[in-house]
Amino acid sequence: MTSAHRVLVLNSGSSSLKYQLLDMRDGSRPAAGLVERIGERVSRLVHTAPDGERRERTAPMASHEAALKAVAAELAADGLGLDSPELAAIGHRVVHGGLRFTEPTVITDEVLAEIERLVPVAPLHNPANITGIRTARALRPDLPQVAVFDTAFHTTMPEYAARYAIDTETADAHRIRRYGFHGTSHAYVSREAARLLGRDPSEVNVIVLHLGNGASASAVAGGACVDTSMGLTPLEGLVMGTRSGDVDPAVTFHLRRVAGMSVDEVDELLNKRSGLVGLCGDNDMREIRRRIEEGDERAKLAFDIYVHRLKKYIGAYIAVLGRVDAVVFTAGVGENAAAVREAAVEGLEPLGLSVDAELNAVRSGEPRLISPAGARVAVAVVPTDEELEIARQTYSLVNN
Ligand SMILES: Nc1ncnc2c1ncn2[C@@H]1O[C@H](COP(=O)(O)OP(=O)(O)O)[C@@H](O)[C@H]1O
Ligand SMILES: CC(=O)OP(=O)(O)O
Ligand SMILES: [Mg+2]
Repeated sequence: MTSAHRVLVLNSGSSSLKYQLLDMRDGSRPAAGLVERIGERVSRLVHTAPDGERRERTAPMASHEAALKAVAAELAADGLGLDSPELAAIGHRVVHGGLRFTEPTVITDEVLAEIERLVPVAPLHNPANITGIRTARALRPDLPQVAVFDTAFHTTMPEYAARYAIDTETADAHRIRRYGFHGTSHAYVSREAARLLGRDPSEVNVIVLHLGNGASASAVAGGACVDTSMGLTPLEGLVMGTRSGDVDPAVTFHLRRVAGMSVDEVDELLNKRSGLVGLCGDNDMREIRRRIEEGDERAKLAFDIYVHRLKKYIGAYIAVLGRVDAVVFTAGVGENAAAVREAAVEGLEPLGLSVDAELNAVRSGEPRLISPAGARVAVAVVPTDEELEIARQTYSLVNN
């Protein structure tokens, strides 16, 4: 048995870097943290040390490279630096793996080049992932680095769910199809939901609603994804914090022809200035709920649009799955916003869906049922843990 038993998990977002150090022997997490506002005038690093102490630093960090170097310094200050012999591997969340990466993959120059080729279909995410990988490899060239892809879990989608109804030659020439994202979360949460029901994942059909800043729904039948709401890029589907989700594609032609916007401006509008923030100026569900309590109509309309879209996807995936055993809420909004959960299933009693107000109001970090006893379809909250899932997959790959 090797003494290397820790995995560092890196999740590089467009302007953030989240990290966790996991001990695969005892399941503990000796250190974790987050760098926010990378590339802005002042970035902020919040680090939680092994003794639970929280250290906060603000400094300009122009890139994910600077952010990761600052994180490495924090870890080193706790005796957990990247040079530690106890570190077995680094696991990277990579958002777009295209069709090629269906499994966690040890990163080589060639793998990195392929991830780079996918930048046009994940412009917000893959560049940050690549910088994280490059910097980590430079800091520890001898250490195995593993990419765990958001798209991997969705590669089981049947062709009729994955293909857009556009000219086949054009679509194939440009690899245009629905890939789906947040797969690590959908995989983990659907499995944990089966466990909560006391059943084997192969026996249950679940709808997973991953509602974070980015948001997506998936239909999972017997452990395999059969449909998901995100598509070629993480823009399709649900209303998100800053992304529009589904719109008529002609909106983009209209913005170009009539509003005179460039492609980049339309891209920026739909990805960064739409969704909840575009509708009401706030993308944080806590703030939106607070404004609604104060009678703010714009916040209320934004909330209603968000929930309406969610409800449409729940209905669609009930139809796709035929039999549904559970509808499961996860990620920042799904785990914390009881009002969203309540509103999303309101009126769906004829489909067997409802929540118990008391159970729904419980605040807890544990997986839990929120539907009334004896309900035909279970409604549940299952906290996601992408870091644990990435660490497990990384560790198992480097130990084989
Ligand atoms: N207590 C809460 N009540 C309602 N919404 C919350 C709460 N805590 C977090 N959120 C929502 O969760 C979002 C972040 O979700 P998270 O899954 O952490 O996002 P990401 O991983 O995409 O950055 C916030 O923007 C906010 O809308
Ligand atoms: C793919 C995606 O939308 O990721 P995130 O929610 O981290 O932005
Ligand atoms: Mg997330």
